[in-house]
Amino acid sequence: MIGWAMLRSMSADNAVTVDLVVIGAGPGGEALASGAAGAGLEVVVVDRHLVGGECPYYGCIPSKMMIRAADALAEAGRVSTLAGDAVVTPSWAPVARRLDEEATSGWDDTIAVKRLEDAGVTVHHGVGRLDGPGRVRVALADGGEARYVVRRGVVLNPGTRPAELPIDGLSGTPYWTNRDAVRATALPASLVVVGGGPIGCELAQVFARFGVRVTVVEAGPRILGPDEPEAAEILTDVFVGEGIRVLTGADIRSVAHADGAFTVSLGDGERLTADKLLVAAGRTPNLDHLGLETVGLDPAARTLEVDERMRAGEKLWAIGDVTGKGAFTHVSMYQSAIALRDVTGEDGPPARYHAVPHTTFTDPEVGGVGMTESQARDAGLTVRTGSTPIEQSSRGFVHGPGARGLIKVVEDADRGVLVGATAMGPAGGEILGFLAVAVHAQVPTDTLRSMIFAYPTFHRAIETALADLS
Ligand SMILES: Cc1cc2nc3c(=O)[nH]c(=O)nc-3n(C[C@H](O)[C@H](O)[C@H](O)COP(=O)(O)OP(=O)(O)OC[C@H]3O[C@@H](n4cnc5c(N)ncnc54)[C@H](O)[C@@H]3O)c2cc1C
Ligand SMILES: NC(=O)c1ccc[n+]([C@@H]2O[C@H](COP(=O)([O-])OP(=O)(O)OC[C@H]3O[C@@H](n4cnc5c(N)ncnc54)[C@H](O)[C@@H]3O)[C@@H](O)[C@H]2O)c1
Repeated sequence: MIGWAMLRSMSADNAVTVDLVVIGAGPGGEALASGAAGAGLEVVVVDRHLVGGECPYYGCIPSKMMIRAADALAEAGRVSTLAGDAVVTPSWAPVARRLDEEATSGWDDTIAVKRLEDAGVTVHHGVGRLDGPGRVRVALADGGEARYVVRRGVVLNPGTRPAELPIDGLSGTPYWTNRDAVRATALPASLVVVGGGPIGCELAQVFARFGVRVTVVEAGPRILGPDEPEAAEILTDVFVGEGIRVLTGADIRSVAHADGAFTVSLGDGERLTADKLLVAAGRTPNLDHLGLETVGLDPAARTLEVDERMRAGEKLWAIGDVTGKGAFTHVSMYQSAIALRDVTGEDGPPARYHAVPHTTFTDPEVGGVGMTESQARDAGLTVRTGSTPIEQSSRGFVHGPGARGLIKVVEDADRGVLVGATAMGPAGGEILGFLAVAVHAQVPTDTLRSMIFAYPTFHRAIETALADLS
C-alpha cells in the first residue's frame, strides 16, 4: 500500500521517490532493509517469494533441523557400542512437523513481513527489476505495478535457484530439488542424489540415516570438491560405512521417469533406479530478468562484480550469493552490514574475503576457512602443511564411534601465518572458530604454538597439526 508520505513524492510517471529499494530479501537484504529503516531512511523491500530467502525456508535452517534429527538417530545407534542397548525406530513425522511448524510456519513469511513493517519498511510481494539507474519497477503479486525512484540507491539481493541440468530426459520429470526435499512428508525407499556438494552430502546422509537407500552421483573426481581432498576421502569412507553408495567421476547420460520410478543411465552403461531423484548440482544466480541491462550490466553474468563497499554501479549495491564471494548466509549478512554502512554514510572496515569460513554439516562436520593447500600453492605461496587425524587425539580416542576427521593447517611459510585450515570431526564447525580467528587475524604460527590447549578437547588436535608443520 502506498501511504500519504509516498503520494507526496510521486513523479509524473507515477514513480514514488524513496531513499532505498531492496530487490530480493535474502538474509542480507532483510537485515539491511531493517537497518536502513532504523537509520531513518524510507525503505521499500520487494520479494517475489518469501521474505527471508532460501536460508530460513528451504536452506540452512530446515536442512540443519533434518540433520539434527538424523544425528540423533546415529548417536542412538552408537549406544550399542558405548552404553548398552537402544532400540530406535526412525520416523520422519516429527521431522516434517518441526520443519512445517517450527522452522517455516508452513512456508509462510507473515512474521518476517511484519517484522520489517514494524521497523518501518514498505514490503511488496512481487518481482522487482531495474528500470535504468536509480529506478525500479515492481510487478506486484496482485497484478498491479509500482515504480520507484531512489534518492540513495537500490540494493540487489536476489540469490540463486537450483540449477537445472541439461540432462536428456530430466526436464519434466518430478525430480526433487532442495525445495522439495525439505517439504517431504514421507520418505522414499530409495533416492539418487545428483551432486556431491554441500547440499547433496548433507541431505544424502540425512535420508540414509532414516533408512532410505541412497546413491550419490558426483561428476567430479570427489565429493565436496572445493574442500581438502583428505576430508572428502574420510567423508566418502563414512558414507560407504553407513550404506551410502558414492559414485564419482560419473557421467549421467539420461534420466527417465516411469511407473513412479526414476532410471538414471550413466556413461559406463550402469542404470540406477530409485523412487526419487534429488538434483543438488549447483545453483543458478537470479540475475536474469532483473533489468541489469538498463544500468549497463550483463544479465547473463554468473556474478555481479562489487567493490569493497558492495557497490555494483551508480546508486547500486549487490550482496549475497550473486556476488560470488561464497554462497553462505554469513557472507550475505557480512556484506549486508558493509553495504548498510555505505548507504548510510558510516565508516567501517571494507569487505575482505581471506578468511571466509564454511561448515558442511555432515557427521562428521567439515569446516574450512581461507585457502586449501592447492589454492595456496596456486597462489604462489611457499606452503607448509600440518595435519592430524581427530581419532588419534585424546578426545577422539575417548569419543570412540563417530570420531572420524582431521585437522589440517596451511601455512604461508614466508610470513609464518596460517592462510587456511580444515577442522573435520564431531563439532568440526565449532572447532573451526579457533582456526578462523587465526586466519582472519593472521596470528603468527609461533604465537599459536605457544598457547595452552585444554586437555582433552577436540581443538587440542590443532596443537598437534601445528607441530606437524615443522
Ligand atoms: C539446502 C541448502 C542448505 C544451505 N545451508 C547453508 C548453511 O548451513 N549455512 C550457510 O551459510 N548457507 C547455507 N546455504 C546457503 C544460503 O541459503 C544462502 O547463501 C543464503 O540464503 C544467502 O543467499 P542470498 O542472500 O544471496 O539470497 P537468498 O536467500 O537466495 O534470497 C534471495 C531472495 O530474492 C528473491 N528474489 C530473487 N529475484 C527477485 C526479483 N527479481 N524480485 C524480487 N525478489 C527476488 C527470492 O525470492 C529470495 O527470497 C544453504 C542453501 C541451501 C539451498
Ligand atoms: N552447510 C553449508 O554451508 C551449505 C549447505 C548447503 C549448501 N550451501 C551453499 O549452497 C551452495 C550450493 O550447493 P550445491 O551443493 O547445490 O552446489 P555445489 O556447486 O557446491 O555442488 C554441486 C556438485 O554437483 C556436481 N555436479 C554438477 N553437475 C553434475 C552432474 N551433471 N552430475 C553429477 N554431479 C554434478 C558438482 O561437481 C558439485 O560437486 C554451496 O556451494 C554452498 O555455498 C552451504
